[in-house]
Amino acid sequence: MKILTAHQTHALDQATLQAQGISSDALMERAATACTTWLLDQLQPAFTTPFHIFCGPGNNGGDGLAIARQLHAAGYTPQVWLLPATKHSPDFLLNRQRLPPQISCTELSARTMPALPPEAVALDALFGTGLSRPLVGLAADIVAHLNQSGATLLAVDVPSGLFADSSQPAGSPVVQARYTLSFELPKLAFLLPQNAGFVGDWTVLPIGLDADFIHKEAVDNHFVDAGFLRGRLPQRGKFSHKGTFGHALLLAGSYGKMGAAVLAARACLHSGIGLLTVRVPAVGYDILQISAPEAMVLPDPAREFVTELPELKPYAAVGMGPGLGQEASTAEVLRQLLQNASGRPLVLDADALNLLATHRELLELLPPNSLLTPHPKEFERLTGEPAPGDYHRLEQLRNFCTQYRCYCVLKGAYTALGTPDGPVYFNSTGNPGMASGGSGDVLTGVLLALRADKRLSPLDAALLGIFAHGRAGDLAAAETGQAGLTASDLIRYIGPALQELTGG
Ligand SMILES: NC(=O)C1=CN([C@@H]2O[C@H](COP(=O)(O)OP(=O)(O)OC[C@H]3O[C@@H](n4cnc5c(N)ncnc54)[C@H](OP(=O)(O)O)[C@@H]3O)[C@@H](O)[C@H]2O)[C@H](O)CC1
Ligand SMILES: [K+]
Repeated sequence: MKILTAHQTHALDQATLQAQGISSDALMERAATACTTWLLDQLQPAFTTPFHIFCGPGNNGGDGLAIARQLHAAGYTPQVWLLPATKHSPDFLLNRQRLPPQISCTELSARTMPALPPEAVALDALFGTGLSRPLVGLAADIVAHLNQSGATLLAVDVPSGLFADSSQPAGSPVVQARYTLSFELPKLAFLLPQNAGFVGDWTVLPIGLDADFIHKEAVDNHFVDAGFLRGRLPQRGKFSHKGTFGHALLLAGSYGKMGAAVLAARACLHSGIGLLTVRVPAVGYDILQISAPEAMVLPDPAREFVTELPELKPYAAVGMGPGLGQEASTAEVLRQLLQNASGRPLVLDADALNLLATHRELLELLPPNSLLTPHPKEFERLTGEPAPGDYHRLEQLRNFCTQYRCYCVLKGAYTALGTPDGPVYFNSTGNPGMASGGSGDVLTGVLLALRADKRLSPLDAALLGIFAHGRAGDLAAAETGQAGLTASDLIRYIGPALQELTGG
């Protein structure tokens, strides 16, 4: 799915009206119907549920008025609260007129803040994508009142006060919604950790906006759901053999951190690799042979760290990083790898990234299309400067990837993949149970296998791997619970997760 800016969303609105020959109030009616249907289906409210609908002066408020009318028609008794304003949108005024007289409709003032019982459902239709500045005065007071009320808060389109696609001054008032019901496509703001407390559980409701416009519009950000990737992993041909899927080399592990090497190796083996050779320090030889018998092991001459790069000729792709440690001799191995990769796809993680950050001249040697998988702290070390906020970090990601012509997986709740040409892809799978040791090592193994598969483009390999890794976490958590989820559980579900994406 594409992620549009607020500006592009308004253009999409207009394109839809033109293409479908409908009036703007008809489109508003669709949006309201989608919200009302969701409310009744998902919350299954009793007829006695006190619905309080807070409406601003624009079309977001218009949506709220239409929802109030629809709830009334369905047998509920919503109460409407209007934010005083000097100008209103035409469709707000039309829906104000259409409001049945039986619905209580009160203009808010500092003296008429409604009492909201805890069982109340409050709809926030104050401001949506038309927000042009931070909220102050009465609007800010209402937001504070809603946030401390204890009522179930449901934001229409965007939690009021939140800018859909740009940062806002720290501490500016924003509704803290339990649910956000947005239209057609997600907003960028929903995907950034700093906004999690405002957006709550968000859902995108289709309202039939013009598909042609969406298809043609160029965007900076994408949201990757199952529909986006289904069928992109080609089936394995009947006559394919282990050579077809590539022979990967993994450099991983050090004394005390062999588990990382085992997890990455096993994940790689479960992700379709044809052959896998693992370079580990000598101390890891038995460990790897026993815990990953499908892999070949090339022990390093040194006992505790990887100090020598094997001959690269046999390998289709190389992964380096999990559990390696940061010895000077290991940094030298990284330098040789970068210099001798000769077009082989590289997947760099963990200590390989830390070594890049401490030996910054190595960054200049990164071969194009390398795939890096930092968590936010490792990414900060790579860029060499902290990010004051999520939007800033996103721009750093874009700049880093265009500068070094690389792919970079910034791991988090909505893992973001930066690409050499600039667009960023946000992943939709995964859960907080995966925020535990070894989860990143598993991702490295999965990505290594997919980068070794010559049938896949670098972009598809990265997107499929990230998505399948998260999906494996979701499948595993259904069995183990989030707290009980371990990296080893993830590995068991990588196969089924990849199978869901296989087709063609
Ligand atoms: N395609 C869709 O997704 C559809 C969306 N719909 C809904 O429409 C809104 C967007 O409506 P819009 O009228 O453009 O914008 P808002 O309702 O968010 O608000 C605009 C008015 O609010 C004023 N404003 C803006 N910021 C502030 C502020 N900080 N304090 C006070 N007033 C503010 C603004 O005034 P300006 O001075 O900035 O001009 C406007 O008066 C979208 O979110 C959906 O809910 C459609 O219903 C269907 C299709
Ligand atoms: K809103």
